Amino acid sequence: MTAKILDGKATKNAIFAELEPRVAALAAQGVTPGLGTVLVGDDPGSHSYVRMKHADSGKIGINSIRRDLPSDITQEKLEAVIDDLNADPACHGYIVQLPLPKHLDANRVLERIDPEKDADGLAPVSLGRLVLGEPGALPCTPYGIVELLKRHGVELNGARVTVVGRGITVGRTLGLLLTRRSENATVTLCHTGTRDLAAEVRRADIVVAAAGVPGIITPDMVAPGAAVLDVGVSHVDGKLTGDVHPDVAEVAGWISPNPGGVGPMTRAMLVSNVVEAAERSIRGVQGAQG
Ligand SMILES: Nc1nc2c(c(=O)[nH]1)N[C@@H](CN(C=O)c1ccc(C(=O)N[C@@H](CCC(=O)O)C(=O)O)cc1)CN2
Repeated sequence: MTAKILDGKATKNAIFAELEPRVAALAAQGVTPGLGTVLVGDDPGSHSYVRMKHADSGKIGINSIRRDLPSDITQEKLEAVIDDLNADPACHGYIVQLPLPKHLDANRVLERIDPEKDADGLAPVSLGRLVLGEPGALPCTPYGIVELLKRHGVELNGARVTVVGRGITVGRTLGLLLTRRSENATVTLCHTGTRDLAAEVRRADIVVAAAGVPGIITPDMVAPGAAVLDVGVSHVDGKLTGDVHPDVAEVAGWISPNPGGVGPMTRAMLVSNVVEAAERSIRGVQGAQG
């Protein structure tokens, strides 16, 4: 068996084609959505992700607002930048690129983001809304994974999903999305304390690998026909290397390439969150006008 491809690039393009008329409708009402990014330091990976986010946004007519800050910035100065973006009417949604340098308290920064402008869905209020089942911005990578699976016809209702990795940007929040009634999957969240990872992966219809350990998911661990998504980002000999061993493609039913799978979907859902925030801002003004 050779797995079918969960094509993140093509799916991102399809999502952009759906967003374009919504951006045009906003323009007709005098609103250009604005995406803000806060980037601290000079990590090449973070710089590249932020560059791609703005390039994507520009393609569908979203304005870019960049705040690139030195790695030795103080917590107070960083929080002042957050306050500025909260107050800037041209910025409809923004993100703080993670990770932040160690001397900064990321949770305090995320807490300060106006929840109505939280384009990443990672601020505590957004996470609380997700837990409570209330509407709000969804975290981009889990949101992208769910869209990628649904748009390729992979059944989530009743599926057994094993997620490897409990970080907030992927694993933990993906568990919250997939166990909503609308997705209705059964999720096992694995981490470094998991006793028998192979057994947990083997019983899954869908495997999401977000451990950051190159090749940790090997073909013998995967049930024939399972969908396998690779979210791992490591660099081995200067080459991007995922968590899924290449031979898994011989066993799986579906596989997401890496690059070209979940990464582009993360960017697509960020743009989608910004368009939603801009639409909400108009409804807010219209509501206030009666
Ligand atoms: N504030 C946030 N920080 C981080 C998040 C996040 O969702 N919000 N997630 C990751 C990184 N990330 C988003 O910022 C991200 C990762 C990968 C890609 C991507 O498109 N990757 C390409 C490959 C790029 C390459 O060749 O290096 C792909 O997979 O095809 C986009 C965004 C951590 N930080």
